[in-house]
Amino acid sequence: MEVIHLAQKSDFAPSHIPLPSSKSESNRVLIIDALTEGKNTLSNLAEARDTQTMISLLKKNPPVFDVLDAGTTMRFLTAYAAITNQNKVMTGTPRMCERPIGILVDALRTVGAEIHYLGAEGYPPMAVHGLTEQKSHQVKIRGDVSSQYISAMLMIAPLLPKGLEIELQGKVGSRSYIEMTLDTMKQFGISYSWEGNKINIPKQAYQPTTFAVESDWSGAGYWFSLLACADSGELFLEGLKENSLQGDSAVVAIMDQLGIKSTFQNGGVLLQKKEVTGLKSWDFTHCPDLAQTIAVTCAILGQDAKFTGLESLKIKETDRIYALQQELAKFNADLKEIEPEVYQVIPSVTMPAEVKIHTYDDHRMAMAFMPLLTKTRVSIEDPAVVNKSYPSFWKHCQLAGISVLNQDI
Ligand SMILES: O=C(O)C1=C[C@@H](OP(=O)(O)O)[C@@H](O)[C@H](O)C1
Ligand SMILES: C=C(OP(=O)(O)O)C(=O)O
Repeated sequence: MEVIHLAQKSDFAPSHIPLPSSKSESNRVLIIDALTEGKNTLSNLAEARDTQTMISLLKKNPPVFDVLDAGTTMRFLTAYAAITNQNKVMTGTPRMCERPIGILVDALRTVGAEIHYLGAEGYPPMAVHGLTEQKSHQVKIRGDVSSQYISAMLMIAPLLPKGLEIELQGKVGSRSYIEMTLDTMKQFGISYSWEGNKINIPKQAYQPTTFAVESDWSGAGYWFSLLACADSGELFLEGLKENSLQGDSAVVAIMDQLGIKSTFQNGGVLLQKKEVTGLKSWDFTHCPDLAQTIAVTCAILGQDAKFTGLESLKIKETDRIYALQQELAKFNADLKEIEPEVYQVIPSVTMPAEVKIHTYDDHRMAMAFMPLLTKTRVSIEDPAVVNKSYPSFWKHCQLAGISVLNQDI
């Protein structure tokens, strides 16, 4: 297995990090663009493999939509294939075929789509046979498994002859991603109402527009973490907006408690070190992709912390709770479940001279553990795993002055 070696370093001269574009925003505008027959002007689309897979599948339109390990690509294209009345086999990596999709399939079947499972019930692969007649204009979708099912239904809703009312049931996780979907749709001329637990979208046409995708706040988190763990330095993250559609911009407030001052200026955000303050207790229900970043930061910084809202982590690219526990243990830290669904970060007290991180086919495992280089020598297995969301990650490490060895970049 290929491994990347990161030399120990704790002082960082001021540098600029360009950042990738958001794959979440990109994959939404690509679906909307496909539904408006490509009359839009889209810019700054992500280099992320998840987005490039979406672009290639929409362009080549093969009979089998193999999304690899991209959750949004799987969920959004399943709804897209149904509303555009196409026969498609939806599949992906072995892990993708373990990630549930039954809630979306049930919602699509309720509105009239014909979908068959080709393997286990409730999981890809499936055969989508399209949607010829709308059977219902109302669906109930539970909100505690993945918001991507809701986003997928929302984006096709304006094209349904009778429109759609979605009733969200139970706890709603990743709510910021639902808001991102609706906000994006609004920018393409869609009107909707969201009252209580009901979202209503009348039948209407998407209006062609010009849309520039923002820089990725989830990717930005790794740089906040690096500086928080470093002894000194300053980083400028390019292209980030203060009022972002992305819920992971919550990293600013979290990192403010972990010793990072953020100043928005000149098309980006300046990160500077300040003292660590406040009680460390965070709920990741609406920003689950930040959990690994913050857990590793606390473990490295010696900060005890309480984490809740981690329920969805077990069904992402890997079981992220298990993966974190295994890798934190390598430097004597832990993410311990102290009561059901409440976790405590047990920070590291002794640091080995070298730590080798296994990445579990999960881009966020590779990137979240990078800041460990501020305390010890780190090797990271399967470095190309970052391509899912942030292909230029190791190049950007070099821009920050990190010595990256044994990798063709
Ligand atoms: O809609 C999106 O773009 C995403 C929603 C979240 O997933 P869940 O809704 O499954 O938590 C997030 O973890 C994922 O990286 C991207
Ligand atoms: C969970 C993620 O992505 P997805 O669900 O789209 O595969 C992620 O990028 O962390």
